[in-house]
Amino acid sequence: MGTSGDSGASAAGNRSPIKVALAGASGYAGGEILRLLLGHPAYRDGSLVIGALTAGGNAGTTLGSHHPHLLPLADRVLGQTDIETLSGHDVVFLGLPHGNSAEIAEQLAESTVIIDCGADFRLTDSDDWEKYYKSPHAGSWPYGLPELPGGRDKLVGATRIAVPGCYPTVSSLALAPAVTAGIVEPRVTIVAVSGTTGAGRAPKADLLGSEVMGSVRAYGVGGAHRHTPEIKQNLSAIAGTDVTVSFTPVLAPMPRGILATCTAPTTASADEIRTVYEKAYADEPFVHVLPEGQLPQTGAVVGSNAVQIAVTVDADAGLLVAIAAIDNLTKGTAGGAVQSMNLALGLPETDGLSTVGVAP
Ligand SMILES: NC(=O)C1=CN([C@@H]2O[C@H](COP(=O)(O)OP(=O)(O)OC[C@H]3O[C@@H](n4cnc5c(N)ncnc54)[C@H](OP(=O)(O)O)[C@@H]3O)[C@@H](O)[C@H]2O)C=CC1
Ligand SMILES: CC(=O)N[C@@H](CCC(=O)OP(=O)(O)O)C(=O)O
Repeated sequence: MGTSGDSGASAAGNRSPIKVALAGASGYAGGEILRLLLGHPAYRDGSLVIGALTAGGNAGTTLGSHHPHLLPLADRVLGQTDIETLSGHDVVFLGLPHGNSAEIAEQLAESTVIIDCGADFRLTDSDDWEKYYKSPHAGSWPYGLPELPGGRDKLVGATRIAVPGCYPTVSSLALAPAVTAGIVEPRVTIVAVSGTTGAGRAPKADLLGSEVMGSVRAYGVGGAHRHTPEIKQNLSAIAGTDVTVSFTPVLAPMPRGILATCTAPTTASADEIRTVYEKAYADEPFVHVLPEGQLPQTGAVVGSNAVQIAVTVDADAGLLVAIAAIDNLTKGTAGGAVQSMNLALGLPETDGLSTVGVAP
């Protein structure tokens, strides 16, 4: 404990272990990546080691002072987020605020697998990027959502991966089967309720316990939220036509979880739609279409990489209703990142990831 290059056992066999670094280790996404890596079979058998852990202003402090739940790494001292500290690793996770990834990425070796939890390389359209992020576009990387049609192939062997935003993960997966099958009009409405860890750990007055507890509020309404173009990009690509997206995020007084309610005009029956969803996700290890009559809840997916989905039709309104729950920190960030790492490195995709939530 306390040295760089920790592993759960002595290195397996004669092969060099996979060396992983993490920038942004004091943050929520970083902490969750480490929690998952500590339970990963490759870490436990010594074939993956956890190398440099870095932060911004908190460089020089111990990991345990930020994440007391990560006991095996508690004594590790966080380094500076710079190329000297992050180079020499096989995999580098970036859990940094938007706009910090490109400068680091361009200095790391081409062969390093870089998995960016930020938004910097998610969007393909520079105009969209500039409109929503108000800065120059860094480019686009393979998108870390293997469950989208064709998504998995782009990640196998990839050395640059953009992990999706948490709202785009849950909303895209809730709507993808219907959009792919063409059984809804390309006009979707999403209202998604998120826990506060989605907003990161940096202190902000509107995230104080006193402001958040006992109150639920919408924000980023009227197409203003930066995840609108990301969801549109995902759904339009699989629809083969422009999909209009109305997205309203809602902040709820809970630490983790997102519940997204997604609707779109349809003339299909509930049975037809259920058949499409069950077929689309039959072989997906993390996406579960719930039995008829059962609805998703965030409490059932906390700490897991699962996506639980219920689909039905509001026949009176002529709308498909798809409701999905994820843990924003797991499938919505760190779980998606580890799943992407597994695919990139040729490890079993589900390694280190559970579908079993922590409840109640
Ligand atoms: N939270 C979530 O549910 C999701 C987050 N993401 C994305 O993941 C990334 C990390 O998010 P999250 O963990 O929530 O954010 P946090 O604010 O919790 O953590 C940010 C981390 O980045 C470090 N950092 C901040 N500024 C700098 C800097 N200028 N240079 C170096 N390090 C810096 C912080 O270090 P220090 O403690 O020293 O300030 C901290 O370790 C973001 O891009 C976010 O959008 C993506 C999907 C969902
Ligand atoms: C509750 C909350 O504030 N959530 C964040 C989204 C979290 C996420 O997915 O983040 P990135 O796109 O930033 O990576 C928000 O709405 O800005």
